[in-house]
Amino acid sequence: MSAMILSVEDLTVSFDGFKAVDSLNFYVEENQVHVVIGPNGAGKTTLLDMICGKTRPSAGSIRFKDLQLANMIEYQITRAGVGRKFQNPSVYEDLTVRENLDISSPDKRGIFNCLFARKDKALQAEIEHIAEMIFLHDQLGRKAGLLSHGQKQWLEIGMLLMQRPELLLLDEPVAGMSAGEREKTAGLLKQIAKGRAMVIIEHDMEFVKSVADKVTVLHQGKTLAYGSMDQVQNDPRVIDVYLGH
Ligand SMILES: Nc1ncnc2c1ncn2[C@@H]1O[C@H](COP(=O)(O)OP(=O)(O)OP(=O)(O)O)[C@@H](O)[C@H]1O
Repeated sequence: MSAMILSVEDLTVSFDGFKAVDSLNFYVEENQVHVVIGPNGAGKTTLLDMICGKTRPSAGSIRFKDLQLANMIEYQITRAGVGRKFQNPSVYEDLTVRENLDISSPDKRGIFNCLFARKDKALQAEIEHIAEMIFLHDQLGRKAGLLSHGQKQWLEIGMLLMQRPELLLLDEPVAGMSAGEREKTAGLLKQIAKGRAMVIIEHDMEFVKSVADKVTVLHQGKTLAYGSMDQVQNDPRVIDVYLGH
C-alpha cells in the first residue's frame, strides 16, 4: 500500500451554526487521483478551501506529510507543496504563455524580476517541458488572453506545475471543455499524478470514470460512500442522492 500524503480527520467547519463539513475523515495516498463528487452544497469546495488554507476549520486535523495544515496560513501551505486550481481559470491575459509559466516559478520573486532578469537555462527547459505536457508548446509566444477557455485551463494547470506541488487540488478542471479537450485533460492529469497526488472535484461522470483511482461521495458535509468508481456508482445511496438526479 502506498504511503498517505494527506490525512483529514474529524474535520468540521460551521458557518453561523451550519456545518458545511461535518466530522469528515478523508485520506489521499501518494500517486493517487482521488475524485470528490456529490450534490450541490455537499461541502466539496469547502473541503478544498480548508486544505489550502482559504477557510479555517472549526475543528479537526489536516495532516499533509508531517505538517499540520490546519495551523498554517495559505501561502505557507502553498510553499509546503499544496497547489490549488480554482474553478475559473485565472491566468495573466496580457502576458504570453511563456511569461505566465515563468512568473509561476517559486524561484522568481516578482513579475519585474521575472521579465527583466537573465533567463536561467534550467528554468527555460522546465517551461518548455511543461508547455509540451499541457499541449501549449506551439503557443508559448502567444498572449494568454487569446487562448481558448480549455487552453487557459491547461495553462493554469501548467502554472501550478511550475510550483512543483506534491499535492494538487483541482476544482472542476474540465468545466466548459469540449469532449476532445476533456479526454486530453484526463490523460494529462493521470500523467501528472505520478509521483504526486491529486484531489479533483468534478461533476462530469465520464471524466471521473476515466481518471479516478478512488472516489469519495460527499453529502451534507459527510462521506456518503467511498471506493472505486464502480463501487460508488452502484451504491443505492449514491444513486438516491446524486447519480439518479
Ligand atoms: N463562507 C461561507 N459562508 C456561509 N456558508 C457557506 C460559506 N461557504 C460555503 N457555505 C455553504 O456551505 C455549503 C457547502 O458549500 P460548498 O460550496 O462547499 O458545496 P459544494 O459541494 O462545493 O457545491 P457545488 O457543487 O455547488 O460547488 C453550502 O450550503 C454553502 O452555501
